[in-house]
Amino acid sequence: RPSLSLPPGPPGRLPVLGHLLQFPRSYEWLAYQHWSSKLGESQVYLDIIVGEHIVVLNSFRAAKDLLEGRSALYSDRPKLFALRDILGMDWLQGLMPFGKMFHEVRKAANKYLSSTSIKDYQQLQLCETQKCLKKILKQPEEYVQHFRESAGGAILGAAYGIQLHAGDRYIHTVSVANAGLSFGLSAQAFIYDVFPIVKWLPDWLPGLGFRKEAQRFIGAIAELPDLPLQETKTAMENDTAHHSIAASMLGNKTLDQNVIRTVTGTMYLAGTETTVATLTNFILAMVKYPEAQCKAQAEIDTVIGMGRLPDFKDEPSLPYINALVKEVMRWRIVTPLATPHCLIADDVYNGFHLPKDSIVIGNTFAIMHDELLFPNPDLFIPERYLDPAIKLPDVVFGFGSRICPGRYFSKSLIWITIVSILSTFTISKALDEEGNELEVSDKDFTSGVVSFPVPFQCRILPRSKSTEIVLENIESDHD
Ligand code: HEM
Repeated sequence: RPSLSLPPGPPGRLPVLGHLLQFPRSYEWLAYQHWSSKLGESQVYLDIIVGEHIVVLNSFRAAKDLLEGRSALYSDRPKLFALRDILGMDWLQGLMPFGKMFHEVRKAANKYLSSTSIKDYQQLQLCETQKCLKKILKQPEEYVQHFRESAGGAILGAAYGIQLHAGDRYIHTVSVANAGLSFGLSAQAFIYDVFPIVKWLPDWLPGLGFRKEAQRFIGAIAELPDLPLQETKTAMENDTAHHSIAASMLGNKTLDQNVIRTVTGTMYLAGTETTVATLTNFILAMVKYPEAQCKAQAEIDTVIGMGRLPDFKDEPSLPYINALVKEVMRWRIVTPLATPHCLIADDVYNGFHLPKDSIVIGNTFAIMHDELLFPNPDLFIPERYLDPAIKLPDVVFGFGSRICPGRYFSKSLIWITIVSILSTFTISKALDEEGNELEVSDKDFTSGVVSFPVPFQCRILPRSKSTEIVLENIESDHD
């Protein structure tokens, strides 16, 4: 095996520093995609200082063969000292090493978030969505905040049976903790894994301000898995608890408390911002592609009509909407690098040696923007999902044993939000003071674990007087 070469990497590797100077500080997925096409190889290899190996898989074939086909070898997570030990995120399921505790957690998450179990929470998703419609009617320019409250409400409701109210501390906590997650995965944090000696050096040394800056996030990260869980426990003691995943798990005496804390806390952290970013991308797509919006609304008008709001039972009759939702998730994938995996033992693939302990990244952006699979990948074309005979790859939710266990919950929430908005509102470009349409860019995105479009303006107006009446009528139901 040592005689086999490593996969190719970008030029300019230095003897001791390796590819440290080439290591992208932001928008890594674009750099990896670029190198892969330049090198003519789907796997790109980087080594950063001796001993830190990174292998990026940029094609569906390689990701499927390794992260799924050899899942038992490729499902560990990297050390990520800064995140686990400094920021205190060791309780997060997504960071857990591939061991006994992980298997217990994963089994429980798969059970309580299965396609069947999540049906218990679809009524809650519907209520949160309809509350969101009402808020959009009143304050359309605040749509991102409304999405944050409805996604947070649906997730906190399902995870803990907690009813979220506007301005609640929980919404702030999850935003700060998510910012902490991105900070803990930044190049500044990576230094602790690359140079373990840094752990023992004083913080005042230049470039070592990480611990100090981390203080901003530590409180939110610490309270996130415990505060809402305690609220459920208290409600159970007082006999006032609603049906929820936490309540069901607490009722199962065979489950370890740490498993319950991890499953529910991770749902809350992993589910909120990803959902908000996806729904924001949907609004952007509708501003940029009015013809897709017209087709979707024509389908809703034929199948559902204007007299009522959509429901989950409409899903099988709405093929264009279903294709549009898939295209929203592909077009501007919100987790462009999924979450890094880690290789448990030396391996060989396509004639290359892949070293043990390599960080293995599935470049979900590059895969879902592969021109051969998705022609004109930067364009929003729901029709590519309309032919049931063509099975397109789907890696939006990651890979193998670490695939997102929240995908059924998430798809259901995103679907009902998108179809409900399309049935009641028309989304278009904002106007300036003279009434001219303001152009919006669909090329500007934030970097980080979850990628958002940069804030943009738009107009969201009720489709007709009769839809306004439908919205007014639902007003009292969900307050
Ligand atoms: C648009 C919404 C979402 C997207 C795009 C998304 C995407 C992902 C991705 C790419 C991963 C990493 C997979 C890998 O390592 O290969 C992941 C992990 C995870 N997600 Fe999601 N997710 C979303 C929503 C949710 C929701 C709503 C929940 C919970 C209800 C959730 C719970 C989790 C958990 C627990 C993990 C860690 C899995 C593990 O390491 O075993 N996610 N998600």
